[in-house]
Amino acid sequence: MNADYGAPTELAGPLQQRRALYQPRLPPCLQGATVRVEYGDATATIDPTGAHAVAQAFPRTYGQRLVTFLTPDGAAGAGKAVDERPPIRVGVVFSGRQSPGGHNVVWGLHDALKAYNPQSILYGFIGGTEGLFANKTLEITDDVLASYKNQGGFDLLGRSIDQIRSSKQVSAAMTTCQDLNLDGLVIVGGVTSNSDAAQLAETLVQKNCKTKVVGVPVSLNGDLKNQFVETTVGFDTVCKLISNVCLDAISAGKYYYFVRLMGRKASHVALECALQSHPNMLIMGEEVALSKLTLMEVINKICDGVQARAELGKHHGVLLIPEGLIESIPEMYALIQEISNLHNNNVPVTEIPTQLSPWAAALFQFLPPFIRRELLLHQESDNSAQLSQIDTEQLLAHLVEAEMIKRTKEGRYKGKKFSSVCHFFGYQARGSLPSNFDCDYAYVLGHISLHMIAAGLTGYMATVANLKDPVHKWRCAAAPLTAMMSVRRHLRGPGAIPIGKPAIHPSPIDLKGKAYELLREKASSFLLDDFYRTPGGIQFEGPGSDAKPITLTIEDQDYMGDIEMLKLYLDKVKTIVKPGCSRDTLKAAISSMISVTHVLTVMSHPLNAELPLYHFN
Ligand SMILES: O=P(O)(O)OC[C@H]1O[C@](O)(CO)[C@@H](O)[C@@H]1O
Repeated sequence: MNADYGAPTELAGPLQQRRALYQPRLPPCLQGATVRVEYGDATATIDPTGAHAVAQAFPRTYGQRLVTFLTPDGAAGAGKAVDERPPIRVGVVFSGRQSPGGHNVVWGLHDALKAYNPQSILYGFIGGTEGLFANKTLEITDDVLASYKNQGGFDLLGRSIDQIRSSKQVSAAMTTCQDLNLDGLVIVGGVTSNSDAAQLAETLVQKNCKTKVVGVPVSLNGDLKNQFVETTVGFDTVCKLISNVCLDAISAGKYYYFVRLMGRKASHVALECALQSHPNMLIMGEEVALSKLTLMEVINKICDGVQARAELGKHHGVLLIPEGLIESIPEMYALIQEISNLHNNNVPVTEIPTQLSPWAAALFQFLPPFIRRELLLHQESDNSAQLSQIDTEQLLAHLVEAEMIKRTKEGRYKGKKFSSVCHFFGYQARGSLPSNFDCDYAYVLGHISLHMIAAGLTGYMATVANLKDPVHKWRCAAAPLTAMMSVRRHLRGPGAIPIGKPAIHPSPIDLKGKAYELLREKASSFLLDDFYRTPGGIQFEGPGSDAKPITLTIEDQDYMGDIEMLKLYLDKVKTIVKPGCSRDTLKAAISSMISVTHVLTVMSHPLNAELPLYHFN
């Protein structure tokens, strides 16, 4: 056992110490020691054409019913007496990548477990899945938890490879569950970890192992999203960390900041950051893939933006990209696939460039040496490229600069020399202290996990609905992991044929969804007007402390960014229109300043009550 795990962080700074005192909120149904378990409809899968394949792969855990947790019946709402509740033995493992809030899952699980029966035991697996395979545990107690409450990182237990997949791994996990006589195993992670959790649950049922397997959606990427899961723990936190560069850019007016954000298969982090901070450009992987934009088309798009801004005398800007962008560009994807196949065939790294097809070799040679080196790195556990290690923002900045020089020489660009600074806001965001929202959400999910195990559920994920509402309105539930699965398809041939193993796949940005629609509406204003918005870093107290991801709240609520803009521009509104002016006049005045098409939403917002003189007629 590594002596450092679970050791008190004596050097904690004042903010860390204060955060450790924050008590996460619980919805009413979780405030007692027990819950009422209500069973709903049997489930199929979110992918109807893949249902048969999922049912075949998961014969014992497919089709289970949805479950909701409610306040127990009875006057006191107390549920079963403590002597009717046998102690429960649970293990918890950090399987996925670290994400702000993960520690609170353990804390919530521990508190619920001890409230259920103080004799219950919680083991944390040290070093993630490898600790699970090797049965390396740390008993989680109040003392152990003390300095990890509401703290970032996964350092309470650490993590290793996010994989419980090979038969050797599955059998090692089962042996540990049996040796520790576990009633439940809680697996904390994103799409990959929860797919593995489903497989482990199925295997344990088939082998008559009593341990129930429960998944908890923790991933900063925000791509574990479906009709049961509204968002993942950590996403809110990481999206609050980029806005300062916008103000820096506009202050000196000389740099373009190229910012790469986490998000391998989907651009949720980049989209949320854009809606939070209003950078000038956002290039999303989903858009590029849909339009099949080539690398040079992406570069030209950025250069056109730079040029349009230069015509307004602006030589600064902020551009956001997700780390997965590079894989969304068709020719880059094909190149990465070729490299991946060569890796899978154990071709030595030094020989890969010589074994590429002629067109791939040509593209590879065209790329700057640092990108070539990064593309050749060994793959992730899911066989994808190590996107966090590929400096796509530097590749874009490099090619944009070359194109701007070319345009200057050809007389097509007359602005100042293009100058860029690149950032990857990945790991630093990932290690942040979690926001209040992530602290609460994770703590609640930890509680739900215990009640799932107590109810004997296996192959389920802990879920919370109504997250956009205050905590007392959150609805606690559990959904079968198989219900979230789909099967990858061949796009060739007559009709799509399901292939491959069913899994929970990352959900891309919905290009027909409200969040994306909002971004499209604002794109030209963002590009040219520099309406940078500063949500600030994470705030634990005061006005920003309960702010939630815009992409989470947008489905049913007004877009607060516009309200804030309207507030900012109120003085200007007063110079343009007179009190009591008509609705159309006010609308035109606001439109002229904030260039939004959904001004009516702004005007019908309760903020109008704060502007009595400007109520429209
Ligand atoms: O810590 P590692 O192994 O570099 O992992 C990086 C990856 O993990 C994530 O942060 C979370 O899945 C990805 O966005 C990123 O590509």
